[in-house]
Amino acid sequence: MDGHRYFAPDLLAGEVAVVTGGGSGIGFAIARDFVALGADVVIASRSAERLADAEGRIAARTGRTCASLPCDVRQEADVDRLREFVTARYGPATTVVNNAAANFFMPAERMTRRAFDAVLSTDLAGTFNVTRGLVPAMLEAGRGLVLNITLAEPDRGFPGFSHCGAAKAAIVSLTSSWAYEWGGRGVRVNGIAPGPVPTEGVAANMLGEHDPARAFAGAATRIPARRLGTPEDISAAAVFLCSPAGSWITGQNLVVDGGFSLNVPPNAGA
Ligand SMILES: CCCCC/C=C/C(=O)SCCNC(=O)CCNC(=O)[C@H](O)C(C)(C)COP(=O)(O)OP(=O)(O)OC[C@H]1O[C@@H](n2cnc3c(N)ncnc32)[C@H](O)[C@@H]1OP(=O)(O)O
Ligand SMILES: NC(=O)C1=CN([C@@H]2O[C@H](COP(=O)(O)OP(=O)(O)OC[C@H]3O[C@@H](n4cnc5c(N)ncnc54)[C@H](OP(=O)(O)O)[C@@H]3O)[C@@H](O)[C@H]2O)C=CC1
Repeated sequence: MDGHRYFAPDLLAGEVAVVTGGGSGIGFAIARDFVALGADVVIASRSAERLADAEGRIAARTGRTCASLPCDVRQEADVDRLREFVTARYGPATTVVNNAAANFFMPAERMTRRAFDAVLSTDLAGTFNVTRGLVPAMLEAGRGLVLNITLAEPDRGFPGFSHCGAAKAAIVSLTSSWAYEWGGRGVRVNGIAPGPVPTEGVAANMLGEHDPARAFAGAATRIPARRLGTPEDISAAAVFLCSPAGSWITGQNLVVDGGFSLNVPPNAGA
């Protein structure tokens, strides 16, 4: 069931949102629900094919269209093109969701510098590039929202995925710094830390040789709510934080994980 059903149908009317990695998984759900609630949305990621497919699925599910642009968040020139595209199409972005990410299993002693850089440049530098590219117009307008998709308590480590844990910890720090620096100028900055959500990206990139069904079932037993998350669990929280209902919330990293992070190390692997 789509996450937007909890909210008034025009809740996000007038917003112009960019969702990176909006062609799949959690980013797709956020983009779809923002569109359904009246926002003008641009989804951006590397694969034009994936974006075109997502555009079609969003139109079919919501009856409204969105736009897309191929963009590698690691490349500042791509982000410049993204800003120009959004502004020409809908006007300056009022909301950015930094959701695009890369992650794969890699024991720390085997981590090459190239593997480390592949994840840090996408997750951390990508979040920086897109935010740095889109926030100045928000500051000029005196209103805007940044939502970073993070991890629960990344400072506790992420065994097997230390590159991603380090990137997410830094993004949580950026969330606090940016919220502080921009809070008085109308721009709120928050994070959402999802628990295990069985997306294709996780199955393809994080589980290695493990059977996804077994790995996900094992994870579910460690969740107090006794179920895995869905992209809609995350998109409903994103809508709340990016709506006027969240207007006094900034600098937070909202954990949405069915209680996964309460008793066990939240990042103990898939
Ligand atoms: C509680 C649950 C918490 C879950 C938290 C987080 C979850 C997620 O983030 S899920 C998102 C997963 N989705 C993706 O990762 C999709 C996008 N990822 C990719 O496309 C690739 O993984 C990529 C970004 C790393 C590819 O980037 P690229 O720059 O093209 O990288 P290269 O192919 O050139 O490789 C660079 C370097 O990294 C090594 N490497 C890349 N992928 C893998 C892999 N799947 N497994 C192992 N190693 C990988 C590659 O071998 C290169 O290193 P060297 O071999 O030393 O050259
Ligand atoms: N699923 C989970 O259990 C959890 C997920 N998260 C976070 O949630 C977010 C979404 O993950 P999820 O939906 O599971 O995974 P997906 O693999 O579905 O999403 C990753 C997205 O990022 C895009 N992307 C990857 N690299 C780049 C790049 N260089 N430039 C632009 N876009 C890029 C991909 O599109 P393309 O290939 O077209 O570029 C893809 O759409 C991530 O930030 C992840 O770290 C956090 C905790 C748990």
